[in-house]
Amino acid sequence: MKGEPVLRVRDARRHYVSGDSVVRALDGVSFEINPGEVVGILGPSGSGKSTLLLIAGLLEPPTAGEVFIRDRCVSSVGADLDSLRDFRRDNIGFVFQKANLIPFLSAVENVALALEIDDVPSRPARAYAEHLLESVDLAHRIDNLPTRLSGGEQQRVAVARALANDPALILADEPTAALDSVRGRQVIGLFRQIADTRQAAVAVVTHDPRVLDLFDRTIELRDGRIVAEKPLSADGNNSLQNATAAQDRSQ
Ligand SMILES: Nc1ncnc2c1ncn2[C@@H]1O[C@H](COP(=O)(O)OP(=O)(O)OP(=O)(O)O)[C@@H](O)[C@H]1O
Repeated sequence: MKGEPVLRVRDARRHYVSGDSVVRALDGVSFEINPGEVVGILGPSGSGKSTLLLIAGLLEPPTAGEVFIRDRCVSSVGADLDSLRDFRRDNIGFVFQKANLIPFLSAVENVALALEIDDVPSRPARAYAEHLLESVDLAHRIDNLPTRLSGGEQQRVAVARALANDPALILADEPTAALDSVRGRQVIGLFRQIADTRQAAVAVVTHDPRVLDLFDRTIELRDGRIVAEKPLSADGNNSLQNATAAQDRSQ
């Protein structure tokens, strides 16, 4: 089911001045993500993927262009992003390469904290945090400290934490980079499930060829521009997977 786009980025540019030169980290990028879609953002190192997530996540303003969330223009040149802190917390969930859990809090306390920061009283916060951890198959680990969880389990706690405020948009920067193939696919599978059940829009920056078949679409960046945008082909593959397979065969 498709509705209004959750995220719409229009002609976004982000230029950094460094001495006499200008780095065009993003150089005119436009795309949309619809409810229920999981989109992979690909591209070589330095192509602008993380910059795009920072701009879409309202953590940096663009040098030019606009970001719309559910048809509201929320960021453009010179936007006061500090004033969007509550909007960001209510609408966007972030997941990074490292889970960044608070080490002295248990899994359930880490997730509940995200709700308590939003003024949910501690008892219902804990109950909902338990529910979220159950939904990522961690019911048996809720009282464990992060050091007693595997890397994949920690990342699933981070996903549960990102879901705490029921965000319409989830942005993930290389969430599977530190995981083995099975756990990496589980994490993207979880995004897939969240997109299906909550109609969330999900963007995942990745270099990981093992998870590409789980995306509805991929956007490939190079030098700050979109150079390819692909739905998956009928055989479930896309060109990067094919290229990786060809490389594997030649070794
Ligand atoms: N704060 C900054 N100041 C100056 N240049 C920056 C800044 N942030 C990013 N850049 C430059 O912008 C370009 C895009 O960087 P970005 O981190 O978005 O790339 P990326 O595709 O995420 O790379 P990687 O895959 O290595 O993480 C790079 O040339 C980078 O050096």
